[in-house]
This record gives sequence, C-alpha cells and structure tokens, in this order.
Amino acid sequence: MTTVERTDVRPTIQVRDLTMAYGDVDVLRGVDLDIHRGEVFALLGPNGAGKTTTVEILEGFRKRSGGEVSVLGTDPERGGDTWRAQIGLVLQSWRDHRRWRVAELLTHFATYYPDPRNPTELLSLVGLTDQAGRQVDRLSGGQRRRLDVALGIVGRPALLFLDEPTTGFDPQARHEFHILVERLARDDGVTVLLTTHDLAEAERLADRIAMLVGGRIRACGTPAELARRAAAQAEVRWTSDDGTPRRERTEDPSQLVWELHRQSDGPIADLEVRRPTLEDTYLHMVHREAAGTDGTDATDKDAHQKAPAA
Ligand SMILES: Nc1ncnc2c1ncn2[C@@H]1O[C@H](COP(=O)(O)OP(=O)(O)OP(=O)(O)O)[C@@H](O)[C@H]1O
Repeated sequence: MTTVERTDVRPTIQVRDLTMAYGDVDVLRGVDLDIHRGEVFALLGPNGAGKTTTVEILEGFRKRSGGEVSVLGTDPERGGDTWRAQIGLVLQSWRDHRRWRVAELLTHFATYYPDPRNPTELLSLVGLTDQAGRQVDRLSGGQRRRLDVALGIVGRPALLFLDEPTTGFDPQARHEFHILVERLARDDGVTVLLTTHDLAEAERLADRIAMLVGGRIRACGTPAELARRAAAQAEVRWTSDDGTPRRERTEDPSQLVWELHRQSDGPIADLEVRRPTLEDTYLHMVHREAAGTDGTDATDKDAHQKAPAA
C-alpha cells in the first residue's frame, strides 16, 4: 500500500487524546474522534461540556494543551491559508456588516475564494432570494443565521463547522436548515461538524453523535446504535410487600419479573418495565456529571470507529 492510498482514507478529522486546560481547570480530558468525509457529525453536550473549545481547537483558533489533532490532513496549529480556505465557519459576520445588503455582502465574501459558489444560486439554496436586496440589520434572527450559513459555504468548503447553528430558530426555519445541511453533505460531500445541546436535533441531522460530558466522550455511534444501547438495560419497578418502592436495572427483565412472581404470594404491586430512551441515558450522564460522579459506565470506544456506509 502506498502512502497516497493511506492519506486518501484518512478521516477528515482525527483527534487522539485531546486535552485542554484553562489555567488549572481541565476542560477536555482525553477526547478521541474520527470524522469521515461527507459525514454529518454532532458533538452533543450540555452547557460547559467543552464543545466550543473542541471546535475552536479544530478550527485552529485555540492552542490545545495536549494530544494529536489532524484536520484535512493538517495540524490546525500549523494550518496556512490554503488549508483555511477549505474550511467553512458559520460566524455571525453580519454583526460587522449591518448596513450591507444581503446579496452585496455575499458577493463581497465570494471574492475571498478561488472558486466560490454563485451568490444568486446560494441565496436560493438558503432561502434568502426574496431578501437579496434587504439590509442585513433588517433581517430576522433566522434569516441572519441562514446568511451566516451562506457566508460559511460560499467558498465551497470541504469541511463545515456549525457551532450551535439553530439557536433561536423557529420550527420551520429549523426544518429548512436541516434540509440544507443534509443536501450539503449528500450532494456536495461536505463534512459537517455541528455542536448542539439539543438531542432531538442531533438525532434528526447526524450520521453519528458523540456525547461530550465533562470533557470526555461518554458515548458515540449512530442515533440508532445509541438508542439500542440505551434500551439494552430495562428498568423494572415495583412495590415490595412491605410497601417499599423498588427499582432494578437488568438486561433480562422477564427473568427478574419471573423471579418476583415466584417469590410473591399474589400480584406484584405497581409492576412496571421500562426501556430507557436515548434521552434518558443522556440526561442520566449529564446528571451524574453534575453530581460529581465520573460516569464510568460510559464509553468512548466507538468515537474513532469507521463511519457507517452512506
Ligand atoms: N477562554 C476561557 N478561559 C477560561 N475558561 C474558559 C474559556 N473558554 C471556556 N472556558 C470554560 O471551559 C468550559 C467549556 O466551555 P465551552 O465553551 O467549550 O463549552 P460548551 O460545551 O461549548 O458550552 P455551551 O453549550 O454553553 O456553549 C466552561 O466551563 C467554560 O467556562
């Protein structure tokens, strides 16, 4: 096998044992990630989990404390202009260009790139054709965010970072945004890394989700895999003969219920068998972290597995 062949299959983003401390506070404690070309990957985590820190390190805007990082084959700390031109960032650029008109601003940004998208087509793609002549500060919040996205992809990036992209969107704008991201990945092969604390959004959009809690990847997989894993352990609840509420987690609830029946003289009071959802599992991890336990039942073993076939 030649070096060229190996470089070709290298993940778009590869992270090994990434650590980051602000002063003496550890924020990232050994993150591993492999994100592949054309994949929509969601980094999911609660406030303060380290999502933005991770993305800023990958974008080359923040120096890491330790670990190995490769983005499009380059260490972001050494990425030059050619490397940067392949990366799309959804920044809130309109803040500095309030008086510009939408089409003007997009056309202006297009001049920074060697092979930009056609601004008129791009406005149509993000649903801003009717607002082309409008001043940026007259756009609604959702329309501004779409403009942010248009500015992020005008240079035809191979890799797009979306940091909490749909904050403030109404359901319709959110829906249209999801369709846009899907099209970018499917039709143009753009790799998308989005951060969110919205599990429903991650499930809806992402090929794979990594749950970042307390600076570690606690679980990673396709939404279906994660949901299956979450449901593997059922919770059985009942009230014992002396009136005490009981609950037990088990992979074999029918065996447990059978045992309970054998030990009981009559019906089992308040018997309930529940399969945890992905949301239950995620909230459980977040609560454990907030409570100061380390979540050792969780795993990052799949964070750097190969992406599922498209
Ligand atoms: N420049 C900084 N100096 C010191 N601490 C920082 C700095 N930036 C972030 N932090 C801290 O690092 C932790 C992780 O922050 P980060 O912004 O990466 O989290 P996040 O997952 O993106 O959160 P959110 O969902 O709230 O945006 C937080 O406790 C935050 O207060």
